[in-house]
Amino acid sequence: MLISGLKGFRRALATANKPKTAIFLMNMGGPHDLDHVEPFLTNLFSDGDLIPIPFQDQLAPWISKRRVPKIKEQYAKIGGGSPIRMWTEKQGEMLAKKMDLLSPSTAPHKSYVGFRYAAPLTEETIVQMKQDGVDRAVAFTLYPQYSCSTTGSSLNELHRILKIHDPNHKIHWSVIDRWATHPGLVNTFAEHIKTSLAEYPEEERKDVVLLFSAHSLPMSVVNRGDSYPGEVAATVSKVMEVLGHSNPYRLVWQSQVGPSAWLGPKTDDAIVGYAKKGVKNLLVVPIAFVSDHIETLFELDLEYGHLAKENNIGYKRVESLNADPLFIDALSDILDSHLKSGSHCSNQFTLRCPSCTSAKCRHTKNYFSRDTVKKH
Ligand SMILES: C=CC1=C(C)c2cc3[nH]c(cc4nc(cc5[nH]c(cc1n2)c(C)c5CCC(=O)O)C(CCC(=O)O)=C4C)c(C)c3C=C
Ligand SMILES: [Fe+2]
Ligand SMILES: [Fe+2]
Repeated sequence: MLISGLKGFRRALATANKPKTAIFLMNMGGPHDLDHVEPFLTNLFSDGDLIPIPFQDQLAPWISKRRVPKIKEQYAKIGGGSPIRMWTEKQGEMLAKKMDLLSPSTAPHKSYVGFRYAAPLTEETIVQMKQDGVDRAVAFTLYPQYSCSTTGSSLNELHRILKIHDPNHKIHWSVIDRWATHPGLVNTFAEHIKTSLAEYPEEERKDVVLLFSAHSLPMSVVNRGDSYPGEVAATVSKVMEVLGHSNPYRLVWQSQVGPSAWLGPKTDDAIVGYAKKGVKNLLVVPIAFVSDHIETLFELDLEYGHLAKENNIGYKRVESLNADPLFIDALSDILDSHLKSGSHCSNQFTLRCPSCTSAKCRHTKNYFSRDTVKKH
């Protein structure tokens, strides 16, 4: 009697919380505080989609341990942890609110965050979605440009977790896998650049070099045909089009890890190179991130800010997209068009890399290839 009453109560609670559309936001995540640096790095180095290492399970904790002191120091310098969760949750809340207004037929919307290497991890979030009674969800990547090592990895993890927690496919999924050239994204970047350019004296403004900086990729990933470099370049090209090619610009690559070959030119080499060439001012634009974290706050602001100073070159960074309402408008337009289209992923998503060694470059052959889109 008591048990059935409890079950009924749980069911009623689930119905009360049940969103019509769940928005599952995917990103890498970051350590909340210094104590979480080690588990974050261990999760990251355990991911064969990101870094394939022989004997991965055994080596990942060892590699992480060696890296912890250096990376802890970096997080300490940006306030003791990554703000990525705070920004992602805020983006999600604003997006769900906006969607309720924009798309009453799919409301109420509720956002969930599923990080790959830090809390809230995919598994914990899927358990929560099941408890909320979710039966329609959109896996929405917060990497604008697709890579098998980022969005691909998040989708593979989601697939693995769903096999455990939703084996009967109670949740109907569709996927927003990339949005590198969406006009809302492009315009938001262009507006942020214009705001920063306006801070320069008029006579210097047009000579400011725009340095678009994106997270680099190992050449082994580039050479297997990963679409990320081309998609990042496409974002840059569209932004420059909107700006009317007002300034000289280059695309450069940051955050290389380890001794293997990575896609260049490196952001720090470009700073030194332009200083030597007599360029007066650089304005850095993080073009592959949608919020602040260690790569913007430590690497771009502190590390490269210092490098620029040492080399006597003017250096600023445009503000990250974070919770800019223009950016939230872009996200809601992407989601609204996706829901209205009834498609389950972009057609680019169905194509595998020509020589991808990642076992994971085959998302459409698994869960997401099913006709899982439930029409509202
Ligand atoms: C577009 C975004 C990113 C791509 C592409 C990417 C590829 C990539 N990264 C590593 C290794 C590391 N990345 C680390 C941190 C980190 N990476 C991204 C984004 C992309 N990575 C972000 C946003 C962050 C910071 C998270 C935060 O602070 O919130 C780290 C940890 C830091 C460090 O030890 O230097 C590693 C390691 C590889 C190997 C890779 C491509 C295959
Ligand atoms: Fe990274
Ligand atoms: Fe691939």
